[in-house]
Amino acid sequence: MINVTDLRKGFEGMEAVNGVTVHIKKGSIYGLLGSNGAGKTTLLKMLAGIYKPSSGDIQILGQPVFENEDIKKRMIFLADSLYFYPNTTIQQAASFYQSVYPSWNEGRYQTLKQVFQIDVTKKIHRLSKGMQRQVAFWLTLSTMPEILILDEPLDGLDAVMRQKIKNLLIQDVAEREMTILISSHNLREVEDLCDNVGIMHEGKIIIEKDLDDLKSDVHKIQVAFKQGIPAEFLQHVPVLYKEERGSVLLYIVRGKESEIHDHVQEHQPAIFDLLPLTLEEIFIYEMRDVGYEIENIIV
Ligand SMILES: Nc1ncnc2c1ncn2[C@@H]1O[C@H](COP(=O)(O)OP(=O)(O)OP(=O)(O)O)[C@@H](O)[C@H]1O
Repeated sequence: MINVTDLRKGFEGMEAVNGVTVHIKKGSIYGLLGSNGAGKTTLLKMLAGIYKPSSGDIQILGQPVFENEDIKKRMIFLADSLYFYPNTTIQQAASFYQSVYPSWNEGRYQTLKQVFQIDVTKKIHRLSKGMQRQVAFWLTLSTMPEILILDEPLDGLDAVMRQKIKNLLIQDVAEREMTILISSHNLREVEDLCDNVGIMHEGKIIIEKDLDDLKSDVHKIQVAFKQGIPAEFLQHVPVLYKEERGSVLLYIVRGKESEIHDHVQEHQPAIFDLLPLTLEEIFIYEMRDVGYEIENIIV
């Protein structure tokens, strides 16, 4: 569905996107995470056909996207900052979308009135920031896109509206296999929406995995020994983080749960807990592993 190979984009002597390869399957929800300035928006803008790559290849629905009208009619990019023509009402914007997108579904637009409940004669630029975002989703979902590219999509929406929109997105994925690429700093949001995750740092994708695999690959261990830490403890296990809390040791380790469990048990600990991590914790420790220190994140 979306195939990106060795993609690069440079600005003024720096590589904002530096050799990215990503494959996104039809009907999946792919979460693009990363540090500030990692290159996420630049990557999304190339996928949306707004930026021309410096080099590399993008194939969407089997075609290149740049200056490709056919693909752009089947896909919508919702940017982090929205733009609407000044003085346009919701109804006028809907008519405009209807004229541009052949897949516009008037029935869906009318049905979604009950979800968004904003007077269609209102001028969009006079609405609040959150209401403008609701209008953007209302119009977007009425075009029945095959691919949806979202940059920080739920910013400014209240909790109830965020849940409603998430449900609508999941419904479109389940019912008609819409594909979603979503970039967000809100990892909890991504956690219950996405099935695949890619983490970007300094222009590169440093990890790309099925979210369930990612979660089953990193674990938190709390362990204590009666007579000090055994010499060979965790010697062959990749440790992402280690902390001593009195006599209890906290480790973040990578590997299969059963293997880690057996390894720790071999050393007969006095206390042993093996806990799953949230996506937020995985993100922080993986970023730390590539030199983006936790201290930098919270200071
Ligand atoms: N139009 C541009 N001209 C020059 N430099 C740019 C341009 N757009 C982005 N950059 C630079 O490219 C790098 C990546 O920016 P980008 O907006 O893609 O990051 P991001 O991952 O979306 O960041 P954030 O999470 O902070 O939104 C940054 O160093 C930024 O300054």
